[in-house]
Amino acid sequence: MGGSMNAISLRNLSVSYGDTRVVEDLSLDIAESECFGLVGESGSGKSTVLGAITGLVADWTGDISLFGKPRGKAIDRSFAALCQMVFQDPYGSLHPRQTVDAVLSEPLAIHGVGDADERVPEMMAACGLDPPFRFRLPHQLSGGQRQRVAIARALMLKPKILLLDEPTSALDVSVQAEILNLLKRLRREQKLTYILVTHDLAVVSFLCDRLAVMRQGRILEVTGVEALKTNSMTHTYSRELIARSTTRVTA
Ligand SMILES: Nc1ncnc2c1ncn2[C@@H]1O[C@H](COP(=O)(O)OP(=O)(O)OP(=O)(O)O)[C@@H](O)[C@H]1O
Repeated sequence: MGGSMNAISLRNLSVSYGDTRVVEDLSLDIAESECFGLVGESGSGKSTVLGAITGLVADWTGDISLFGKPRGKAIDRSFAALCQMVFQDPYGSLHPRQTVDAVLSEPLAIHGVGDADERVPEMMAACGLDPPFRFRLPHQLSGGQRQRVAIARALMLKPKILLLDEPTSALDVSVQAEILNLLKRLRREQKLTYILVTHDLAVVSFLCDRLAVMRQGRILEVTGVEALKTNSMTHTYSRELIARSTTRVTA
């Protein structure tokens, strides 16, 4: 790998809420253009890792570097332009009185990027939203369309990294596949690096190159996605996690 730069590098990351440490001495390198899955049972600290990277969770120690640049405690604008997050519930993350146009224009206005008239339709098209949706409100959209809007919003500043926290878990099964295909295509077209947090191992199998199994705030093992597909992970705990997964992992 000599010379190639990691998109995301975490070194000895520990994160606490008050007196409770929930992520413990975690180190991880994620290559540019890689899709990396974080799996583990509820409460193992997956979302907290994403929160520390994006600055939603403030109390962390260690080192968080993006493309070789260590991030300070405060999130600055250049960081926001580089790394964005997509959440599970697009309804909760969209303002009920903001049209799609307003939602997508906002990041441009905040960052002083002036070409909204061009960029909004362009990103809507890239995310599979037809032009008439531009002036609709969130409640006038389906769940899948809302998640497309949330993904388009995250991409407005042309970030290089997308952190995806259960991006399809709130959606109907029939819509999940559409959004997964969209994420796969966008990753290729926009050369994005993903960290994907999910309970759904079939999603990891579909999208990810590698994954880490987390347990009680630590990484138990990191493997290629083949080990997930062939159920040949090293630790018994990981194999049991796969066995308990409600959805079937298909190759
Ligand atoms: N804002 C918070 N304040 C206090 N404790 C929190 C907060 N958010 C999460 N925790 C605790 O931190 C631990 C890790 O939570 P986290 O959400 O990161 O786990 P997770 O693996 O993402 O779980 P899930 O799959 O259920 O989302 C849990 O014990 C949780 O209760």
